[in-house]
Amino acid sequence: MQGQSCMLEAPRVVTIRQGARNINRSVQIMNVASVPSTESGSNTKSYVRVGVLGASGYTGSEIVRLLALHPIFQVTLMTADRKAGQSLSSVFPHLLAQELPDLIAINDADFSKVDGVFCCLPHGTTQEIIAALPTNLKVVDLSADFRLRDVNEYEEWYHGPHRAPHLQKEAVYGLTELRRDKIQSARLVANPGCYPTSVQLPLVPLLENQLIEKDGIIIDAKSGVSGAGRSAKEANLYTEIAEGLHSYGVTNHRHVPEIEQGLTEAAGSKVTVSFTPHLIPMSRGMQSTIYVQMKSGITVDDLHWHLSDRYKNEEFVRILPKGAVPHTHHVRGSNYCFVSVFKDRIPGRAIILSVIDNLVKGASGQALQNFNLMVGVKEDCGLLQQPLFP
Ligand SMILES: NC(=O)C1=CN([C@@H]2O[C@H](COP(=O)(O)OP(=O)(O)OC[C@H]3O[C@@H](n4cnc5c(N)ncnc54)[C@H](OP(=O)(O)O)[C@@H]3O)[C@@H](O)[C@H]2O)C=CC1
Ligand SMILES: CC(=O)N[C@@H](CCC(=O)OP(=O)(O)O)C(=O)O
Repeated sequence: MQGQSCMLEAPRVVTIRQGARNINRSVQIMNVASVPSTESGSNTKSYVRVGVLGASGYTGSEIVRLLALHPIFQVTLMTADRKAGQSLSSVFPHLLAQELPDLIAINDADFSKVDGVFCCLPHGTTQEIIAALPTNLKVVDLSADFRLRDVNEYEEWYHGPHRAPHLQKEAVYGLTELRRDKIQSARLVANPGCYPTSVQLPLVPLLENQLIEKDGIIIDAKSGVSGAGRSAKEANLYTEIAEGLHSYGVTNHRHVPEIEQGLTEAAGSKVTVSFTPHLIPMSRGMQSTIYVQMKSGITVDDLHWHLSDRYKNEEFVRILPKGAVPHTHHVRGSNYCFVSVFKDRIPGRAIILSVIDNLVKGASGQALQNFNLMVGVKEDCGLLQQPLFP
């Protein structure tokens, strides 16, 4: 996949309407025969109409930002709660350049006018909203509502009843590089959490290949504050965050069952992890520092070789050269995950560093990667922006 554009073989020219403008692009859409014509009698059609539920939040607006460069998807519906009735550019002036519909309340949305939705709503509120959507829509849900296969586990960790358990069975967990086949044919994708993305990308291949012990995995993770969303919270005030650092969710963060679910599947038997997240004074970015015990006879070079081999054809997961230290700035604003592996001073142990942008590979970028797959366009469409450094 590396270095390829959105264009597939045997392209055809379609005219894509973006706001008031028609733009000719050479594209091939493989899987969208059911997309209805939106301009009868004209020679223009063949874009996919997408809705963004929760566009006035951080992940919703990040999807709109990424879609500005997407050749096939056009935002035709955006919803908000408190901000309903406003234009998106009045909420987020950095998105002024795009021509977009106004934000409306979900209850006023006409879902016959979209082909798919990104659901960027708080977990807990999402289940009933997705359950009420027309079943022909493709849905990528960024909340945690459909990530855990066991409904009882969801109810335990999220402290409430699940209101759409039938959809829990249908939902495909959307860790793109590791579940591509299932995502391609899914109608509903549960986009992974940011911490679980940064942890599972390096650990799943190592557990699957029995290179590391499943016991004693320690994850020390740090996130920028945008991970907590845009709504005002006392704990996220500048005065609480700046010039300091603190852990939270010690021993009981709700990403524990999500991480353990993925690692258990990879290892073939129950994995229990130590996971401690921290909030650090930056807006976006995340690092997971992971301490693992290697299997007897396995070296750090083996881990490095296997990860490099597993991801050698992947655009967005990069295993760094030995000794290189990733920085959140290396992935800022991009869909990349940078991983490096070090030999620990304690014999037999290794240290794995994994960095992502929580809003892109940890949320909206991976959501777009999944939606591309579900619709049948090239997976990296709209996602090849290079990181913003520093
Ligand atoms: N931030 C991150 O890094 C990540 C977030 N996620 C998940 O993505 C989802 C969205 O997160 P994020 O964008 O950060 O959250 P924000 O708080 O920034 O945005 C939430 C959005 O949902 C809308 N909303 C809130 N309550 C309701 C409601 N009852 N009915 C309808 N709309 C509502 C808000 O509208 P308004 O502002 O108008 O009130 C806003 O548009 C969450 O489930 C989160 O867990 C996943 C991975 C990473
Ligand atoms: C800094 C911060 O508060 N981060 C969020 C995680 C955001 C995310 O990826 O996850 P969800 O989709 O599961 O909400 C938290 O710790 O709850």
